[in-house]
Amino acid sequence: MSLLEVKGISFSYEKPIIENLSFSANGGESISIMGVSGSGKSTLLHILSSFLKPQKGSVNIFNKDIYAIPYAEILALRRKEIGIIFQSHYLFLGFSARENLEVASLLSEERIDDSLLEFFGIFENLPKNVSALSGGQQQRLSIARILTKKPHIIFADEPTGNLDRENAFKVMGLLFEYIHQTSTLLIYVTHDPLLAQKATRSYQLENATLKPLH
Ligand SMILES: Nc1ncnc2c1ncn2[C@@H]1O[C@H](COP(=O)(O)OP(=O)(O)OP(=O)(O)O)[C@@H](O)[C@H]1O
Repeated sequence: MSLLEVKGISFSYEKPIIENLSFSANGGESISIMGVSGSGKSTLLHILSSFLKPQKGSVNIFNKDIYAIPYAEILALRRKEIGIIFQSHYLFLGFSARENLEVASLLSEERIDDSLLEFFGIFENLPKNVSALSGGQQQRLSIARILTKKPHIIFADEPTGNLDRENAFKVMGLLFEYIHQTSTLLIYVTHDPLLAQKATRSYQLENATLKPLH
């Protein structure tokens, strides 16, 4: 049984975005998705992460078709099993770093893990207001907030798109190490070919399908 199994999904707006796509992935893998602007990368992530039902096919997480289960189960999946990282950090401004982590901890019923915060280099920043943190620190906090939930799958849409290259590689390096240690599955969209190459599998979204890059 694969952690994520995508079977023959198709989705169109005015034109086809995804056509008859199938693949599966397991914990510990990292999958990068590249593609020109408008090719459908964000749409694909929305489909895989339970937010947009495909017009054909199924998305299975832990052997459950996520578009066929009751809504309460989808909510539980989003709260505990799936983590989504965006280009913008979406932290609660005006609150401290610790308060931001506490929200994730309450929702997922998981404890805040101090060693994770040490690992991401943000432990000393916990009492600080989010707006007093640098861009890199904010994004590391935002990722630590997602990881506080201990999700099994992380979807990331250009997670380091707002950071300079040095910070982007530092943050992604931490994320790769984390998923390797915890057997988490990471699926991320990037425009940076060097960041894409760091994945265990790389794809280009083109003509409504995923073409393997390596
Ligand atoms: N809600 C919507 N209604 C109609 N068309 C949409 C909608 N959302 C996206 N699209 C169209 O679907 C296509 C794919 O959009 P999507 O945002 O998935 O592309 P992308 O590859 O993530 O682009 P980018 O790299 O610019 O973020 C685009 O042509 C977009 O205009």
